[in-house]
Amino acid sequence: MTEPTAPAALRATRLGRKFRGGWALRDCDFELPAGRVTALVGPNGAGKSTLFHLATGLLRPTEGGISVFGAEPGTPAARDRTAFLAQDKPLYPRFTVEETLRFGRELNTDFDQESAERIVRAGNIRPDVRVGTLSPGQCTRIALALAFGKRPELLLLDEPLASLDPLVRVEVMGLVMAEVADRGTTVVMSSHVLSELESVCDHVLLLQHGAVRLQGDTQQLCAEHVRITGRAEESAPDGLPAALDRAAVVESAVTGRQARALVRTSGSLGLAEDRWITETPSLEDLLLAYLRSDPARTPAPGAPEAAA
Ligand SMILES: Nc1ncnc2c1ncn2[C@@H]1O[C@H](COP(=O)(O)OP(=O)(O)OP(=O)(O)O)[C@@H](O)[C@H]1O
Repeated sequence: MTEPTAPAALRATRLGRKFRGGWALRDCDFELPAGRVTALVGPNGAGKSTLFHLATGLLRPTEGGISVFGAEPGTPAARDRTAFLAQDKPLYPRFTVEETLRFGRELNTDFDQESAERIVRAGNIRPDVRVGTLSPGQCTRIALALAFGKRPELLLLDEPLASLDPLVRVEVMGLVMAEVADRGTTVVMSSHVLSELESVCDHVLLLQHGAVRLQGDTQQLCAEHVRITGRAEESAPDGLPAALDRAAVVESAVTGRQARALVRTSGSLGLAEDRWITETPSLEDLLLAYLRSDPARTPAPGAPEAAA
């Protein structure tokens, strides 16, 4: 029996945003499923923060559109269901921690004061200290407490792990997982720490140069790719076997006498098993391969596997 399709938490159609310097996002089509944890990844300047700002109504699209559970970002229908942890964590420095949480409660009728206080207490932050005296990591904790306290259906986290020490990063990931498990919250989280995303994210949206490079269920995407390693073919400039001539090679490299490649495939590549090792890539390996490769030379997922 096929499962009913969950409604999209975020849906973008031909989404574009232009600044004075040019397009930050252009022609973006994607659907982020509800109840899942999506990793939003891409190099610096790829358009991740711009996307968050469009999803929260802080920016308006120049072209196309984006919706939150079917509603226009920034409208009460979308705003009430969304919490956003921005990269620069805009908090009032003169407020104490206690006053900051009270402010959150006053702005949100269903504010979960207990959860917010628990997150603050776990960081050993005194309620009477001014926010302006806290470290960047401690400010992240306060901003997270406000975001979680809102009990949103959609939690947008722009680089929540930046500035956190390793133990707190693990704790934050645990908080996100608990929120998803307990309340079915949809989470979209951007991060450059690819190794830490694999255990929490089950969906991915990879942006590059303002365009969607890769999107989908993480397990499915990994299963649709193969990492091959073997002795480089001397007769081939790229070191790869002739069997891959018409395959969708995402990236390849020759180091000494060894050749490695990441290939998108839906079936067997027909490689000699005694010469080539084939493995399913990890999410980190997959994402790094796409980030390193040239989008213009890599077939888009969904395109025919081999050039005609
Ligand atoms: N307010 C703005 N005015 C002008 N240009 C902007 C503005 N905001 C973003 N940009 C440009 O849009 C592009 C995308 O920026 P954005 O901050 O969305 O990238 P990002 O993927 O979040 O990067 P990072 O990983 O460094 O945070 C960049 O070229 C940036 O300079």
